[in-house]
Amino acid sequence: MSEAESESRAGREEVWIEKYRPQTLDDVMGHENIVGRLKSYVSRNDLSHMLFSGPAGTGKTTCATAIARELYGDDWREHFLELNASDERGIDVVRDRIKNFARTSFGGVEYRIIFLDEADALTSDAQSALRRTMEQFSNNVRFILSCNYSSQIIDPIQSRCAVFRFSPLADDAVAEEIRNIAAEEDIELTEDGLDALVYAADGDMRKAINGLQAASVSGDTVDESAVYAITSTARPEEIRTMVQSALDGDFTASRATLDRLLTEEGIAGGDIIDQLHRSIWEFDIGDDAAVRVLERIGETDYRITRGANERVQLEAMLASLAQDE
Ligand SMILES: Nc1ncnc2c1ncn2[C@@H]1O[C@H](COP(=O)(O)OP(=O)(O)OP(=O)(O)O)[C@@H](O)[C@H]1O
Repeated sequence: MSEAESESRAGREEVWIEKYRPQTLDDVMGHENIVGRLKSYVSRNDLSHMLFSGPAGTGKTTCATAIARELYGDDWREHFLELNASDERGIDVVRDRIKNFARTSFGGVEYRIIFLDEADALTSDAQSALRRTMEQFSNNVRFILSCNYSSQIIDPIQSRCAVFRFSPLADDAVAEEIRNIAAEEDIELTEDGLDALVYAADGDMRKAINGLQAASVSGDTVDESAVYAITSTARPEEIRTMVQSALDGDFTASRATLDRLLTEEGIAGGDIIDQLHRSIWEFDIGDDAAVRVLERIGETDYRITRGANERVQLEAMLASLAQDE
């Protein structure tokens, strides 16, 4: 495909995560337990306030909109308000919008739904205010709060909500969805390309679908190389080589691999740590070495998230593994 063709193809296409967002609860992949519970709420038309917690791209927003579609049919948007709690305009704006939505008259439905994304971005004080707002309007509004970490949500809100814990999606659920989309879009997806997408996504369906769409822009065939380049993910074998060299006492070789990942492939230090952490038990290094590496990963991750220099921390980690040899 010529450059001009691929550009126009990219421009024409809608965003696949929206195009393929499941419309009904039955279309949601994985989460059988959660979907079963949600369907029984919908069939009784009896929603409680709900808290959806779990990692990004696993279907929290999707389940909330699917519930609204099933309850309200084509008019669902009139009865569903989506807000983001981390909106820079602050909790007051969020509260005003909630009040306006809850107060406006509406025909034919018993209650409307407010979906509040990133609820864990609210301070405890803001959550207390939100709790009062939830109580004030509980006659005609049901809240669905979404967050990554339920531990960041104050107890008085948690105890008023039915809590649903979304886990990272299983690899086979991600693979099935990606295969379906590739078939629908007439993309030739190689087996190693599919494996790479599933690996890079690590249970995040949004990441997998976005990766497929981005990789397909540069050609009709999506293979492993296209996926790793586009998703800024190191190949698992590169991570393995880097750690194995360090464990063998060859710091220079280990550092050279790290350098290639950071500089040539542009992978973020935090992502390298995440990949290392995920794959540690796949290395053939024995339990003792794995425990040592895990300890170092923990320290390095902590320092990087506290703002320390990624390269310095990663090199220090590899150096300490090489020294232990
Ligand atoms: N369980 C799933 N089944 C099918 N598709 C899914 C599923 N989860 C996510 N997706 C796809 O990924 C996209 C993003 O998912 P969604 O918006 O529901 O994520 P989320 O859990 O709300 O994430 P965040 O915490 O970042 O808001 C959806 O548009 C959909 O295409």
